[in-house]
Amino acid sequence: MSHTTSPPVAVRVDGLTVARGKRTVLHGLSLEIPSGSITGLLGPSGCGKTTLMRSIVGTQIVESGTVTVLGDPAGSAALRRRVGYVTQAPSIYSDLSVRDNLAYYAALYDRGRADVDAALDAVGLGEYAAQRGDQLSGGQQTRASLACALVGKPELLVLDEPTVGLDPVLRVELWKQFRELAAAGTTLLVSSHVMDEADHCDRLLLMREGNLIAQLSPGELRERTGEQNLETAFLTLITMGERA
Ligand SMILES: Nc1ncnc2c1ncn2[C@@H]1O[C@H](COP(=O)(O)OP(=O)(O)OP(=O)(O)O)[C@@H](O)[C@H]1O
Repeated sequence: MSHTTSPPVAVRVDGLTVARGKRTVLHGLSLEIPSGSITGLLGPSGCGKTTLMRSIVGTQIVESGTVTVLGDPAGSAALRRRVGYVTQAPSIYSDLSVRDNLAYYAALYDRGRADVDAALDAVGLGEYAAQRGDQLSGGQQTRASLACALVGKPELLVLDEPTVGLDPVLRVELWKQFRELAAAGTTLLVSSHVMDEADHCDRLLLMREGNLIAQLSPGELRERTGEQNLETAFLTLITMGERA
């Protein structure tokens, strides 16, 4: 009998190559995202983070390779209710109140009022529930957009730079929220181009120029590079790769 301690895999990507316009922007990526954990997708602007996320949620045409999400091919109809995706640009209805935005998504996902209230609370927008989308600040719109994804209680939550433009207090609260979701079994894939967010993650996918340069935990990144600061460690890893 075999004994395995590895957690189950929520997302498996194998040999993924994607072209956008005339350029190949992902070069044969292979990776795994464990279930019930927070995976950080990190790398400089333009390295392909959004393209990888789009491939996972099934909105990206791929050249070759396979992407399997919760056991089904990415983009399958069966995954629609099981996967939540929050894009970088907030996407809420500007002429609806925050509560009505959430109620709309709750109806789509067969969720109730309690789920709407929980999602409002989670993003700290309770007192803005009656405010229209176009009367929110940029950061509040970002949070409302996130709440729309939370209300469906997806098993996999893909978040493209969810903390950009948020103040430090709110960032900390959101990461706490992500941690609670993961503890309850949700798988989170969160992109960022700031390495100081990496410490909130269980595992890191480090990208550069359309390639995956490492998949490891923050502790392993420190160990491998001998650097405590994760930003420096990432840069050291790149230099080590170039020398190898
Ligand atoms: N619609 C498009 N047509 C052609 N090329 C595109 C398109 N969208 C993105 N690209 C290119 O694909 C590459 C990867 O872009 P992507 O948006 O995935 O990067 P990213 O890592 O998410 O960047 P950022 O952190 O700035 O959001 C970039 O070089 C970009 O110029």
